[in-house]
Amino acid sequence: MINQLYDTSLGLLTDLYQLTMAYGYWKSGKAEQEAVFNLYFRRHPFQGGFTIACGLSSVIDYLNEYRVDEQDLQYIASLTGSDNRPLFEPGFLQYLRAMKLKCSVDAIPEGTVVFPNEPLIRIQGPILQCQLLETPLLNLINFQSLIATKAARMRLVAKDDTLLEFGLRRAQGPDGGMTASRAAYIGGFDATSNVLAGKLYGIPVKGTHAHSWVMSFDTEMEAFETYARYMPNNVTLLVDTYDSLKGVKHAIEVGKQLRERGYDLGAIRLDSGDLAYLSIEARRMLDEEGFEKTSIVASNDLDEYIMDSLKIQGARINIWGIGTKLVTAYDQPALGGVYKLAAIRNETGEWDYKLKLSEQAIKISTPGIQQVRRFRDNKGFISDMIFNIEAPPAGKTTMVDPYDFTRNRSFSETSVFEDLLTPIFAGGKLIYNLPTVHDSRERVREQLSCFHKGIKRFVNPHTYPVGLEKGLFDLKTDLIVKLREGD
Ligand SMILES: Nc1ncnc2c1ncn2[C@@H]1O[C@H](COP(=O)(O)OP(=O)(O)OP(=O)(O)O)[C@@H](O)[C@H]1O
Ligand SMILES: O=P(O)(O)OC[C@H]1O[C@H](OP(=O)(O)OP(=O)(O)O)[C@H](O)[C@@H]1O
Ligand SMILES: O=C(O)c1cccnc1
Repeated sequence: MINQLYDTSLGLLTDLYQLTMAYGYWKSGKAEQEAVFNLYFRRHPFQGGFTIACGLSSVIDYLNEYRVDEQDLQYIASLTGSDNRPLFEPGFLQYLRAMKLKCSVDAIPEGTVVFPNEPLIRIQGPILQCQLLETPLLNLINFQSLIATKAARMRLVAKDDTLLEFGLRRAQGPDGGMTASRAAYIGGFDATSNVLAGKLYGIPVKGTHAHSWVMSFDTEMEAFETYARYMPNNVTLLVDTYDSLKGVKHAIEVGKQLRERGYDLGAIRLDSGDLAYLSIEARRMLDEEGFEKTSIVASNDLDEYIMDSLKIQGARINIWGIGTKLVTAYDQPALGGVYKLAAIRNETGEWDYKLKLSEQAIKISTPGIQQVRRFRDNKGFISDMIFNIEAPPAGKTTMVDPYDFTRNRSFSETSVFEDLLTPIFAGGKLIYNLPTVHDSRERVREQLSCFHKGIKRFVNPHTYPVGLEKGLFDLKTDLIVKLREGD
């Protein structure tokens, strides 16, 4: 996928400090020491109550195609320190040249609803390799999960209306645009105006026409007639270049001509003014002339809040064209996903569990080889429990709220659950059947339907319970105490 966009190896798509640490691991004989890292985020974006996991398919592509090629090595060899001498010894370059990824990766499938502190990806392998992958994995998961979440919020408001993504022109560069088109589709959009995304990702493409088309003719009527003459099977007319309601009248005239030729007026598009008032008026005018099936598209700096407001005002829009505020995640342009070391194998073959301390409880990482268990009852999902697969829960299980240990829940042997992290790579070999972009989109729909509506509201959403299995909670607490007592 992204490899199709860049005809270059992406081995250097990482931060320099990953390379300097890799060098340090290699020099100190630690390069092959087995480690486990988790990729997770700490807070939902948009002050929401859920996040959609997205980007795994790009991660798989990235890992499958991973290479550090001769040009990359030449570049690394050219890097120098403060004394102008090379940063890296030739032996390290030789090591990178021969390196084959042999990490095992478990991940939560694309399209799954996820919550803070749950590992979306768990990677296990030589510490040097895990370290080099931190930056690209975060880059691929953070942005796509952010956009898929934004899109899913818009889908919740749109209900059964059609959602079109129009963002390419306002996106953060070509990759921002391409990636956003894919993530928006997974999150619940129906189509994109981005033709390359359509070609590469198999997403439906759709579009209308711009004001320039209308402006290039002497009259709006002539512009509409010409468009309809040459593309009678794809007629959506943008009516607001001069006066939206006069534009609707002209569109209806063209609609009548189309009917004489055996076609129909597909839709009109409103792109300025009061979209509630204009859509209600346009609907009335279209219906009065027998164009009940003609759709009304609206665009113009829309987001989920304006859509919601327009619906409350009774707007008669049934197709929404959304660009800027979707593809740039305008109100929160980054998801703060992080990648933390959780365990490292010691000389005796045992795991040493690791955590990062912080004054803020939310920033203390969780040790262990983690899995996420999602419990459900007959109404849907009820809570998620993170546990250490080295000490899996058996029988009756207690889950502790990591920020308030007086709050806990118990699950019996008969509780129904699924474990979310799925094996993707085993020792560097892909063992996962990649779902299509359509499957992942469907998964978002299914998943959201299984959660209580409280987590889906935009204002003060309900906090879905996510806790640590009691054994893991105790392990974490003991480690915190030990580290705080140490020097
Ligand atoms: N009825 C409405 N309720 C809430 N928001 C609306 C309504 N109608 C339009 N909007 C939104 O209000 C904003 C209006 O933007 P703006 O002030 O640029 O007006 P405009 O109609 O685009 O003006 P222009 O004619 O200069 O293009 C847009 O984000 C639009 O989606
Ligand atoms: O508002 P957004 O959510 O970002 O959606 C994309 C916008 O891009 C187009 O406007 P633009 O003025 O660029 O071109 P146009 O002449 O086709 O309207 C389109 O008309 C939308 O208003
Ligand atoms: O097809 C459209 O109407 C379109 C495409 C991109 C941006 N704005 C609108």
